Amino acid sequence: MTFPKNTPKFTRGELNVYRRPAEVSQVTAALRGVGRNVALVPTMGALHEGHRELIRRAKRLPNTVVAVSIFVNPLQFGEGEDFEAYPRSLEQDFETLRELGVELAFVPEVEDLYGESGVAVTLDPGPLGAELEGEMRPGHFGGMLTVVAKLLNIARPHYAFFGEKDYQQLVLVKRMVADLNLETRIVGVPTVREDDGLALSSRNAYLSEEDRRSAAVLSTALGMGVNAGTDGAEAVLEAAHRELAAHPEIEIEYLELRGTDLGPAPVDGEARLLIAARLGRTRLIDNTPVPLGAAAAGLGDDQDEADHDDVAGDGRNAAPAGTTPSQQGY
Ligand SMILES: Nc1ncnc2c1ncn2[C@@H]1O[C@H](COP(=O)(O)OP(=O)(O)OP(=O)(O)O)[C@@H](O)[C@H]1O
Ligand SMILES: CC(C)(CO)[C@@H](O)C(=O)[O-]
Ligand code: BAL
Repeated sequence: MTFPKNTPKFTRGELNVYRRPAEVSQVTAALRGVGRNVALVPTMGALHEGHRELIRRAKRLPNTVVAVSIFVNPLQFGEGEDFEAYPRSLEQDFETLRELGVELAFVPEVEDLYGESGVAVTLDPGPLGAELEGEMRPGHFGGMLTVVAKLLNIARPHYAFFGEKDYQQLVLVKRMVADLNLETRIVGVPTVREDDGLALSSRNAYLSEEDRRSAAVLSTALGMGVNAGTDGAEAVLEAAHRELAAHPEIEIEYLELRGTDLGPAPVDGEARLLIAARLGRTRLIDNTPVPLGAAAAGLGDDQDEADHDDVAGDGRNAAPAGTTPSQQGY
């Protein structure tokens, strides 16, 4: 099978770079037409091991072209945030994509996605969009969902991969896909960490040497919370706060225990502990799953486990190899 006439050039096995949305739409439509699946990994570039893990998971899907978008989206940055300073390293990112065998990179300029006059219609993330990160960064999730919806409409991927490091983002993207009847299957990928536990993030590059040494305390505090899970929600928060209290250089913005959908935490079962904090001029976020009560003692309902996504993961609950998304009923 061949591509329709006038499809932009696409060379199998090489990195094909496109700037214009229409090119990506045409190429991905042609790829779907010849029976290949498309997996999208949306990023803001400055690629690190966390992004690599998302890409590696996507690459494990059979018969799938992995598309990585690199776009620092102005719509999700508030006034006074780091849009201008955000690390950009496009040439190095292309090297990473080549090394990982990515076949499609989408690298639009702002005007390619938003036109000369910008967008008038944007998405409303609903009540959760004003909590946690949304309370600290008003407008952030509306801007994030708007660009993710555009990327999904442009590439029409069968799958899109997002990191659990930005857990609220992952929950909101899944909710958008459900609420707007989009067809992409959203896959969450566990957080990749440095040896001392610090979650990898492009913004770690802002940390001074001294702040970098303190930054691991965020994940240590989350770990202390997890250890207290058998004693319930209050004990989890107390344990995490106790660890953080020994580090006055860390200014906590929020530390909250929620349900896995970011509603109220259950008394017994899996919850999520989320933190945002400032260290000098750097703002960091992190989160972890926390089994509570009997679930923490290993007496939980096995069904909880089966509910997790594990497409292209470590095999647990994974899609059968060699099947296509439509065969799997996605
Ligand atoms: N440590 C990580 N582990 C797993 N996924 C990650 C990690 N860091 C980022 N990601 C995921 O990579 C995707 C692109 O994220 P992005 O390009 O914003 O990088 P980032 O490191 O999160 O940058 P920053 O936090 O500074 O905005 C998102 O889905 C994000 O959740
Ligand atoms: C999903 C995303 C690429 C949208 O701009 C961004 O929020 C990110 O990198 O997490
Ligand atoms: N990685 C989340 C995107 C942002 O902070 O804007």
